[in-house]
Amino acid sequence: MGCGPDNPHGHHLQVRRDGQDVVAEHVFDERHVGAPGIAHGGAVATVIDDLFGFLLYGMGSLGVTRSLQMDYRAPVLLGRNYILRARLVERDGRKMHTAATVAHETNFVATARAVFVAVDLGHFTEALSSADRDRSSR
Ligand SMILES: CCCCCCCC(=O)SCCNC(=O)CCNC(=O)[C@H](O)C(C)(C)COP(=O)(O)OP(=O)(O)OC[C@H]1O[C@@H](n2cnc3c(N)ncnc32)[C@H](O)[C@@H]1OP(=O)(O)O
Repeated sequence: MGCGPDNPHGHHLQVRRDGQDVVAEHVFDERHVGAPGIAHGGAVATVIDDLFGFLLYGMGSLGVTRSLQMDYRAPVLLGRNYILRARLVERDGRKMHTAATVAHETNFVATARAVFVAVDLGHFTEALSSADRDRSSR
């Protein structure tokens, strides 16, 4: 949904490192519409969540979102270029506290905070096995 190339409904986010931060440019389009002309808040949260995922890759950590708090300060408009930036605020054992901004020029239209929890590979392989079992029992 966030960055993979194969999902036609995905955001195809392309992320680069900038020092300790990760940064992406993004334009929301009609697939992400909420109110007319405005990106759906869930679509904005999706790209921020994914951006945090890239931050964790850069740290060499496997982690998942435990909590994501969005603050929508102004409408995020379709067709407009936004700069998304994320950083690690603090690591506290398994918990990684992260923060992000969505900006157009010098205006911050949204900010976010999240708590990611480090997991091992089993978190993903067990979920995949359960989903496979559910599919084959249908
Ligand atoms: C390929 C591209 C991928 C991009 C991915 C983008 C990110 C995603 O979408 S991830 C998918 C969405 N997230 C999930 O599916 C996660 C589902 N949740 C889980 O599996 C579990 O709750 C999991 C693994 C996060 C934590 O489970 P568990 O190990 O039992 O955690 P638990 O002990 O309750 O909490 C862990 C720590 O977080 C703390 N914590 C829990 N909730 C919060 C919170 N809201 N705020 C702050 N701290 C919190 C707990 O106090 C605990 O702290 P400590 O270790 O100091 O005691």
